Amino acid sequence: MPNHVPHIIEVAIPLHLDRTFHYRVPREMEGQALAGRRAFVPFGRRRLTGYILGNVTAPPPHELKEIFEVLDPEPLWTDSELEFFRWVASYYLHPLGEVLKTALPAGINIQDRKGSGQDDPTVSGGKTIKTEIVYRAAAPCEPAPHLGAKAADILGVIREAGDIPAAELRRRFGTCSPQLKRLAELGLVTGETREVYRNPFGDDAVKRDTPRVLSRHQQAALDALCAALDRHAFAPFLLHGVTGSGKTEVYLQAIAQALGQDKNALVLVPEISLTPQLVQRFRARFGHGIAILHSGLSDGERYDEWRRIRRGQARIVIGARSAIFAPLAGIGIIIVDEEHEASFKQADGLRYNARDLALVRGRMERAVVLLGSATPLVTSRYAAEHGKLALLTLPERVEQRPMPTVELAPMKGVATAISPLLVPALEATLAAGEQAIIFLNRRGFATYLVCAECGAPLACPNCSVSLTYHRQRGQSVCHYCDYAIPAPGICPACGCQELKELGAGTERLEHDLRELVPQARILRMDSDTTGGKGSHGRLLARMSDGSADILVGTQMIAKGHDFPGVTLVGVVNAEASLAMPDFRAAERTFQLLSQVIGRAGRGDAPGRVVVQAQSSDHYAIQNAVRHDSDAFYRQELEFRREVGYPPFSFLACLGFSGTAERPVEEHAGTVARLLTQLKREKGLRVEILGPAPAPLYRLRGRFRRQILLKSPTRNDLRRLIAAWQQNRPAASTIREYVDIDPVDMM
Ligand SMILES: Nc1ncnc2c1ncn2[C@@H]1O[C@H](COP(=O)(O)OP(=O)(O)OP(=O)(O)O)[C@@H](O)[C@H]1O
Ligand SMILES: [Zn+2]
Ligand SMILES: [Zn+2]
Repeated sequence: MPNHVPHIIEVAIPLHLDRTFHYRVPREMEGQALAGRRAFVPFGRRRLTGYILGNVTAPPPHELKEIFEVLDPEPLWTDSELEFFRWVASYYLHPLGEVLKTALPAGINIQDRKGSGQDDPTVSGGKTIKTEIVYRAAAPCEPAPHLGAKAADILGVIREAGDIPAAELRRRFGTCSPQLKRLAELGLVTGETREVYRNPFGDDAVKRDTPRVLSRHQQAALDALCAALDRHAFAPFLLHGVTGSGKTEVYLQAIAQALGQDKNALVLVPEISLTPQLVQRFRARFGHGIAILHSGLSDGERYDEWRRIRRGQARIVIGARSAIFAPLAGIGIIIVDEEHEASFKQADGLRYNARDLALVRGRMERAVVLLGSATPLVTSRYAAEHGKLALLTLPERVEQRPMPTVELAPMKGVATAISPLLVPALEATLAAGEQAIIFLNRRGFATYLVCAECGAPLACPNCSVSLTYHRQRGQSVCHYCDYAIPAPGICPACGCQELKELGAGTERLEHDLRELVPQARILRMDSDTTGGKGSHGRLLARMSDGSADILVGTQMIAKGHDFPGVTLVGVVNAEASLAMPDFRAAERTFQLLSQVIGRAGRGDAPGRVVVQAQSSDHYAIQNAVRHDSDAFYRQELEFRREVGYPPFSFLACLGFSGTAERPVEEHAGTVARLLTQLKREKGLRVEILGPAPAPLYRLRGRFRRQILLKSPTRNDLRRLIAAWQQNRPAASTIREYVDIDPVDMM
């Protein structure tokens, strides 16, 4: 072909660069270098994996480098997914290449190779795809020719099974290749290679169930959702249902409706490994067309699930926040369960919020989006009041079960960790053969050691936090950087050997409970007891099957669990979370307490709750105790209005960190001055707060400063940050990040 037009492609690179790059495609790769695939490309002195966005028609202004290799035979994303990724990149002011890297499963990513790796051009592939050989009976009607006894048995088994993996045959018959070979030669069976999907459920079978007859309120909610599904248009809902009101049943039946329309369903949950029960309920209702995606999966398992979804082999995807990027086509409904949970927000890298993105993706897919919670975000209720979300309410528990009765146990002057009010309640519960949950509110609060001599707490040398004392491990540990020293140890400040325990951890609580109610079978659930894969599930199963009486734990036991046998809940340190350095502290406390209180009395017997607090006047505690979320909402909204926080403003946080304190401080100061200047020049309505040390002012050895930006309009906020990004002063040793709609500003 004379006058060959060079084939040029646009490639996104997963680096912190605000632009994409052009490359030339060598002639032999023309058919492969298509949009949606990855390419291995030269970049400066490095070789990187880039993402091909499409062809470029304009001739290049200068000589372009050639790509080395195309890495994928098939596209990894569709046009509509790319549109979503572009939206994410622009909203979070984050490079598109980084967004693609975050959105695609880790299993496919080959390693970046730095310049020195040039002698070794082989590309280490992504996760290998596992295969197996499956045998299938062929020509089943013909009379069997003469076969040996073993071959005949094997044939019988294959015929009965329809198809069966070779491994299964070997398990039953021992070596059987000669027989299988002969059966195949005779045309009686065929063997084919098939991909194995690692099954993250394991092999445990579930009992199937059927839809329940809905309560009046559930039915009204479902009717509204079905009507919206019939319209095939974007329709966002907030489902506000008290604890135990049967929100999950509404999800299940709305999904069934979507499946019936040949649409698929995406379900986001805060942390799936904490809620094996929810997955079980979905499996019981829908069987096997379910894929799950969450951080507990190995890269291989995750990649398997991703491929199943991409091929249309899963109709329902359940996952933690990253599942918002699942390659699911034809989405009819997106459900965000426990929409108030902070874990929908990613805390580093691309700081996206999956709850917010559910609304964006839902709009693009013309889907129904259902945000469900017993304690919705203040901002969600506000959006519902202003018609941005349609409100569905479930004001009562199913089957007219009452909300639990709640008592406050004042702890002022009480020396023990467990209130004298709680002990007889525990005894009565055990005597009745019922179960209890003891919840320790430990946000920003744990057991630690202080020096009996000089009073200094044992602190992490890298982070500005005290070390948590773990009696069982015999260590004091930093929960941010994993620094650990043998405990109790000696005081680093004065060398004194006497260190004493402060605060009440779950271990301490368990220990005290064993003394107070020795007859009880006690389970403890916290980061110490749930290290291994599936350990949550095993612990929770012991509550479900009644082989434990008391479950002791922190945040992780507060959420979503449905144990009908639990009639008593004790809350230790109810007010601890009010002290968080965050304007959402009251909201978090109200949510946490309401959720824990809601674990009691979900079965036939009514529930009782004892809330222990040093001081209980705060409206977050008072309203949680009264089950009054409306009163809490009104009061909290007033507070937000006064201080000008969301929903009355939009926030962004700029973060800076470095290993030396002074340069970080100076750099943050320079940025703040630049922002002030840009804001004036452009006439933007943005309040610039700080720079201030972050609440965790030192983390993993890095000093941290933050600037908080606050504005009545999103647009001004984004324009200011974009202007800063274009005029950014060079800061080679200092790391910077942008956090749009920050959730945890620690
Ligand atoms: N219509 C119904 N009739 C009878 N039982 C029901 C009905 N709907 C749900 N249930 C049962 O009620 C219990 C509570 O339901 P579910 O766990 O869905 O509540 P929830 O609203 O999600 O609660 P939470 O927000 O506290 O997690 C479950 O055991 C569920 O099986
Ligand atoms: Zn000391
Ligand atoms: Zn540390």
